[in-house]
Amino acid sequence: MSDAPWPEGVGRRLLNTVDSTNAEAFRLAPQMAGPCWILGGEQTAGRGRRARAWASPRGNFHGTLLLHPKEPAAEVALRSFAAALALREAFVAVTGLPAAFSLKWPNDVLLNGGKVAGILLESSGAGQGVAHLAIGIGVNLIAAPDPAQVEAGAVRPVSLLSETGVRVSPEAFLAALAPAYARWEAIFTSQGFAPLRAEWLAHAARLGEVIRARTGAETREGLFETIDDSGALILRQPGGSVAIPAAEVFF
Ligand SMILES: O=C(O)CCCC[C@@H]1SC[C@@H]2NC(=O)N[C@@H]21
Repeated sequence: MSDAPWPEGVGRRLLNTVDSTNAEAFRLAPQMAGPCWILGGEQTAGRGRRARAWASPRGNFHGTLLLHPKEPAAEVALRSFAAALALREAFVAVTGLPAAFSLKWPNDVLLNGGKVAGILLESSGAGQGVAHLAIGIGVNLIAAPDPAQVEAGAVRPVSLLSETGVRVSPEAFLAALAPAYARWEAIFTSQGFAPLRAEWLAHAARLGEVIRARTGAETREGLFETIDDSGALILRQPGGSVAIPAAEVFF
């Protein structure tokens, strides 16, 4: 378990039932001056990346960190790497199993190779600026969706409980996650993306292996070489290396 204290200046809202903690973050945003974690006991309309639904039963973790970032939009999005690193640290704190967790580009956390957590960044604001950022995090603490429900070829969903036997409440998980995120947020705002990139690469799944990246209708296969300083996936192909800013990755 984590014994790091709750981060100073960060609010916390616990809701029994909510449609989506990301949606709640945007409703709260106008009245919140500082960062705030919103935790939902269950979500009735949890949303995942690429407009997918996110199954959100009670006992799993559904939380959103609301931030008011100052950087341009492209830099703001790099916080998904801060969130992935914090998630990994929270998992290690509650299980003591560092080798079991890895990071899948762009922002999933894997446990024994299966997807145990996902991150959905959403923002509001006009033009170049981002007024509010919602870092939504879903963790399969006690239950994972039926593999039949996920797309063919996608990483199998797993739960923390089924893979490790460790049972953690959403509140206890947040107590580990919030300080870990605060530490990476401080590193990001003071030192930029470089330390996050280095740490992310140290835990990357399938680095140096052949992977497939699907962007819209096109799928490219190549060697997962690295990520660049904008967080893009660098894929080595016979014709040279290509930078892929956004894609769905398949192993
Ligand atoms: O598709 C993914 O991998 C990202 C899933 C993100 C789910 C979380 S649960 C908390 C927050 N609220 C939502 O509606 N979605 C995110």
